[in-house]
Amino acid sequence: MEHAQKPLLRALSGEALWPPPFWLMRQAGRYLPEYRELRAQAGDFISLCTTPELAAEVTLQPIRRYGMDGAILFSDILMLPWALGQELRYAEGEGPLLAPIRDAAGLSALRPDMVRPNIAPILETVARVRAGLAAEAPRTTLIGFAGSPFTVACYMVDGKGGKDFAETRRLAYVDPLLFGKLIRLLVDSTVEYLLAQAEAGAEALMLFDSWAGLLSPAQFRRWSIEPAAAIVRGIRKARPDIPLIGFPRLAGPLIVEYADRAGVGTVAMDTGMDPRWAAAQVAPGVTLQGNLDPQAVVAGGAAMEAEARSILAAMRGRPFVFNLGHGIVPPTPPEHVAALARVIRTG
Ligand SMILES: Cc1c2[nH]c(c1CCC(=O)O)Cc1[nH]c(c(CCC(=O)O)c1C)Cc1[nH]c(c(CCC(=O)O)c1C)Cc1[nH]c(c(C)c1CCC(=O)O)C2
Repeated sequence: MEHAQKPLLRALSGEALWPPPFWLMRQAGRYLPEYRELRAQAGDFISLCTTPELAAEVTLQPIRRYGMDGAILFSDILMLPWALGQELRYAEGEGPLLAPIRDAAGLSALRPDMVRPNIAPILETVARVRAGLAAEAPRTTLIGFAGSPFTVACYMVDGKGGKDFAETRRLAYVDPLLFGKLIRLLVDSTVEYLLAQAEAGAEALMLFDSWAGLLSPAQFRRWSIEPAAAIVRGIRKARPDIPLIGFPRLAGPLIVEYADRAGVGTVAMDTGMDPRWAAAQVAPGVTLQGNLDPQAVVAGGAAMEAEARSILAAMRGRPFVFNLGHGIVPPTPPEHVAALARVIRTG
């Protein structure tokens, strides 16, 4: 199939398609028995992300089951700090643990020069997935991704997962010079990382700013919108046309400013965003993506269907990509995802 004919690429480029194309955040993962099997085979999560045969296979698993319009590279936003040399492990049941960076010495230990060699296996995964899609699912678009600088910094500074990232937000106020240096380093490394994914075969790129909504409005402009805009400029210099998706999670009404200023063509809505409000407030040329509650997919049945249909109704007539408002969760029954795909495909 001709590259420009892929439905997801068309929607990301501003076309209103009906039924809309769809994919689901975290569509490869623990709710799928075939994922759990390969995960066990790989041992730990980082090995899975850095073993191209396995990571490519995991990326393709949900496409084989459900035929999504987008395949998102199987990796993690924390593979960039890992590639920069920060100590990282994923503890069973605890989530990610990193050696926290809180001072100039910690910052200067990072190795931007090592990103390129360290990401080699991830780029090989991208190339394998692209070839796999060409053979098995020629209408499906390959999405590369990175975390946004602020969200990645949350883990680098706090050193673990959490819900409020107090250390990171405090550091941004107490030592904005140091924090700004970390953010700039992440901007540059992220541009390099995303361009390398595009070169290896990613056809669209997404920036996950999962914790943007923790910031005050002024801090949101400084640490979410500005770095995203700098990344977009860096990518556009080399790849003026590649579709870019931004996800400023929990931004609330600031999603409008993000859509105006970050420079991405598509903005992803989180679960709490009213799609009718977003449709009215976000510039009509911007594609919207989202935003079914992941818990509605756990529930399934009539409740899931009603929620999905109300999102579809709100988005009718505008460039739109159906997705969840956050990642699919492990207790999701796989048959509910199949039922959701049927609802979306009937428009
Ligand atoms: C904040 C964030 C992370 N990772 C990611 C984000 C941004 C999106 C969001 O807000 O969810 C993004 C991510 N993580 C993963 C992907 C792969 C592609 C896909 O969406 O299917 C993507 C795009 C795989 C993963 N990343 C992780 C897993 C689980 C690892 C396992 O199998 O044990 C997967 C499949 C681990 C991870 N990775 C992260 C945490 C906090 C955790 C532990 C909690 C958890 O397990 O969900 C950081």
